[in-house]
Amino acid sequence: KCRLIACEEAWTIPEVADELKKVARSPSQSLDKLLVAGIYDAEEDTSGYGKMNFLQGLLDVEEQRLPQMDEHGVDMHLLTLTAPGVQMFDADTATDLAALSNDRLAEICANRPDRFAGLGSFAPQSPKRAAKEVERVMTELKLNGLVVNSHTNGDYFDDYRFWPILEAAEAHDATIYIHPRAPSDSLKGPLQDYAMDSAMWGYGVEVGTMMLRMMASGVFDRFPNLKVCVGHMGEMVPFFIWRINFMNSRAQKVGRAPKTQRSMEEYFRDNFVFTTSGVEDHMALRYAIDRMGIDNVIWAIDYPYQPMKPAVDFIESFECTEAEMHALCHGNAERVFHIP
Ligand SMILES: COc1cc(C(=O)O)cc(C(=O)O)c1
Ligand SMILES: [Mn+2]
Repeated sequence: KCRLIACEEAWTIPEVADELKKVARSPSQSLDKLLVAGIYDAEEDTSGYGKMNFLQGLLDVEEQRLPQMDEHGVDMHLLTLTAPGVQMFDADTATDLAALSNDRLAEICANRPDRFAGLGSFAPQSPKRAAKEVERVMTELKLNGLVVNSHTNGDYFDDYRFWPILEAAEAHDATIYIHPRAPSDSLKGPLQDYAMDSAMWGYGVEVGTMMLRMMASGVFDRFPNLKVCVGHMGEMVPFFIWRINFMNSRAQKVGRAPKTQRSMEEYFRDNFVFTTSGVEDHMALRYAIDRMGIDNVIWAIDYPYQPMKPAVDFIESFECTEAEMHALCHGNAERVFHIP
C-alpha cells in the first residue's frame, strides 16, 4: 500500500466565498464570472453551469473530505485556495483575504499534520505586499509552497512588476503551483461559448499561455532556482514540447523571441513539475513520464471538482514499476512540497 498524497485539492473559506458572491453580482466582464456565479451565487442558474454543490465541498474539511479520504485510503490532501483565489478583488481586499486564508490553512495543517498540507496564496495585485506574504507563509506559517491562479488583471509573470514575488518564492524554496482560471480578457475571444471558458479548454489555454510567457521571456534565467508546478498533466505542454522547442529556437534565431540561456524543453524539465489532476488517462500519464521524467510527475485528484474514488482507482491501476508508483503517489510530492 502506497502512501497517497493528493496535490491539487481545492478548499475555501466563507469570507472569500462571500467576496466572490459580490463578484458574481458585479459588472465585471471577467470570463471567470460564469463559473463564479455558478458556484457562489447558485440561487439562480446565472452561468449555465447549473447548481453546483462544489461550494459545500470547498468549505468542508472534516465532515465530508476526511471521511472520503479514509474510505479511499488517501493519506493527505495538499490544500489550495480554489480558483480564482483572491485575484478578482481590489488589492487591499485581496491582500487581507490571502493572509486570512493562509492563517486558516495553517490552523488546519497544524491540527492534522498527518492528513493536510497546504499552499499559501498571495495577492499579485500588490506585488511587494505579496512578496512579504510569501516570506510569512514560508517562515512563520511554515506552509508547503504557494498557489496562484494564472493571470491577474490580464498580466502574466513575465511582467517585471511581479518579480519580487518570484524572487521571494525562489529565496524560500517555495514551489508556486500555477492553477488555472478562465482566460484573461485579452485571451477570451472565441472561448466565451460552449463552456470553452472552463476546465474543458480555456483553463489549459490560460495556464499554457502563462507557462510559455515565463519560459520564453527568460524568467528562469533571472530566477534559475524558481520551481513551478502545474496541473492537468502539464496543461498540454508535454505533448507539444517538441514543437514548442523547435519553433521557439527558430524565433530566437530570427529575433522574434528573446535569446535565452536554456531551451524551452530544458526550462520545462528543470523548473517545472506537473500533476495528473483531472486527466485520468493512463496513456497520457505513461507518455508524460517517459517524455519528461518520473521525478516531474505528481498524482492529484482535483477535489471536489473531480470525485475522489475514480482518481484513486486511476493511479492504483496504473501499470508502472514500484519505484514509479512511489514517486507518483508521494515521493515527488514530499520532495517538491517539503512534506515529511
Ligand atoms: C474554480 O472552479 C473550478 C471548476 C472546475 C470544473 O471542473 O468546472 C475545475 C476547477 C479546477 O480544476 O480546480 C476549478
Ligand atoms: Mn484544480
